[in-house]
Amino acid sequence: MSLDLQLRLLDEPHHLQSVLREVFFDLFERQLEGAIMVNRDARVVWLNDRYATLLGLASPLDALGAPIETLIPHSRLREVLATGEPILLDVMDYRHQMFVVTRFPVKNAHNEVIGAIGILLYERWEPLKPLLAKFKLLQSELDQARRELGKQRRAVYGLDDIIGQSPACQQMKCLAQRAAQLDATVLLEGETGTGKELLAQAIHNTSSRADMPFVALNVAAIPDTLLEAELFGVSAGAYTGADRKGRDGKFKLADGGTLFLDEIGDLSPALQVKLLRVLQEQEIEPLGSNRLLRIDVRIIAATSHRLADRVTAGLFRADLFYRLNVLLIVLPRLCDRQTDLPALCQHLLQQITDRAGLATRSLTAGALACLARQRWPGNIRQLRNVLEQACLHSDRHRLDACDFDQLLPDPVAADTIAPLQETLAQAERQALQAALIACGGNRTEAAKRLGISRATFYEKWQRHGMLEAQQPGSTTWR
Ligand SMILES: Nc1ncnc2c1ncn2[C@@H]1O[C@H](COP(=O)(O)OP(=O)(O)OP(=O)(O)O)[C@@H](O)[C@H]1O
Repeated sequence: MSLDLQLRLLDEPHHLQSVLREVFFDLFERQLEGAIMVNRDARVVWLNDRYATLLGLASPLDALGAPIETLIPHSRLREVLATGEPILLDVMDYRHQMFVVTRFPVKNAHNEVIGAIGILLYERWEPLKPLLAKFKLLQSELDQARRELGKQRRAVYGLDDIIGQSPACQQMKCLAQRAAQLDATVLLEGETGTGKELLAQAIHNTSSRADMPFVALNVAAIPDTLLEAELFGVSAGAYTGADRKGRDGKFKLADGGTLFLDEIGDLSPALQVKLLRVLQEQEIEPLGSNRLLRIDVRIIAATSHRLADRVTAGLFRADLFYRLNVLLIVLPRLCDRQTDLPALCQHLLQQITDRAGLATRSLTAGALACLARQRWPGNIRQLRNVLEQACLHSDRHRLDACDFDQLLPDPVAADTIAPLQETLAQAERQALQAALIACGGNRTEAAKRLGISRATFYEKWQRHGMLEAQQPGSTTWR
């Protein structure tokens, strides 16, 4: 303490408060590795020279007015501002270096939070060394566990696994190759079972993110109330019960890699807004936290509806659609790539028999012709199911047309001429089934796509005596 300061302390006790402030300020300024202050909007109002140097700034003045996260992405000063509570001891990661930090609020005479101070206690502080060493060990164990988990979240398929040489298939693969080279958001549009997830995996595996996780989530399969937590995660303490320790969401799990969002058209309006924000900011806010986490995730979204139609119908936000529709790949229906059928059958039969430990199977020309006459509303997944059932039901090495008699949803003999009324009824039945499958079991949507009312849809559905419990993708409908 300077002589001048000592004298002022002795002579003028009423100056005590301002002198103490000077002392503390001096301490912050010179003694601490780093000290930074923000106002109530979390914008920097002061920082000492050392912190400025650490942040790579020529002068502390360069930081003034900047939102704290633009300088220190993992800062929790905003949390201190929001809660008014200090965070007395914490470990902060800054550019892969660990710092022990302490943060506390600054309050006015009315006990209102008017700012917050963050202090950096660098690791050269001897007493903190054991704590830091322990933290580093835990952190490296956690990183190791994450890497292991990442390996389990690998995409298994590549572009070579996409079978087919038809022009439609080649065009699809060509676009997928381009999508893999760019890091842009991709939108996959195709009926159920056309191979959207397979293509998403192949794009990921061909991209520069191939060594990072591939995480898939079917948006339509999770109730709205749970979906937000599933996507963005839950912060520790946000809930009681199972989630009280906090949980990473799919975005965090996919960090550095690819997140495949299937049936994106079914996303609720509220979550559409949140997803749009994530795409714009590349930041997520876990539930129950007011902290934004930076993430680096490539989104591949998929839909079995035409997403543009949903925008027109007011069901999907146009701004989100444009964000997703950067690179659109439309997957052809199986019936639009008939020439791929033999190669696809051979590939799928090999896959089926390998997995089930069965002897190799092939198809006779008659069987192939019979399969080629089908409309395949469930596309390749339906074809795979039919082939699998045929393998299980028959011992023949070369499966013949008769092996599929009982399995095909609607065996159409090309040479059978039926009364017109019956043919029309059959066509109507198939149209209802195909629409329902294409709409993921949503009858209102199916009716809309067919251009009829929901009531008419029901009436026709019942008149044809179609099964109540029919599932999209199932091969056992009538
Ligand atoms: N071109 C292809 N070559 C080989 N197998 C394929 C091809 N396309 C799809 N498959 C197979 O068809 C099945 C369905 O594919 P996938 O799950 O990717 O379809 P999808 O379009 O995502 O379906 P849904 O919309 O119902 O989720 C999988 O078993 C997949 O391996």
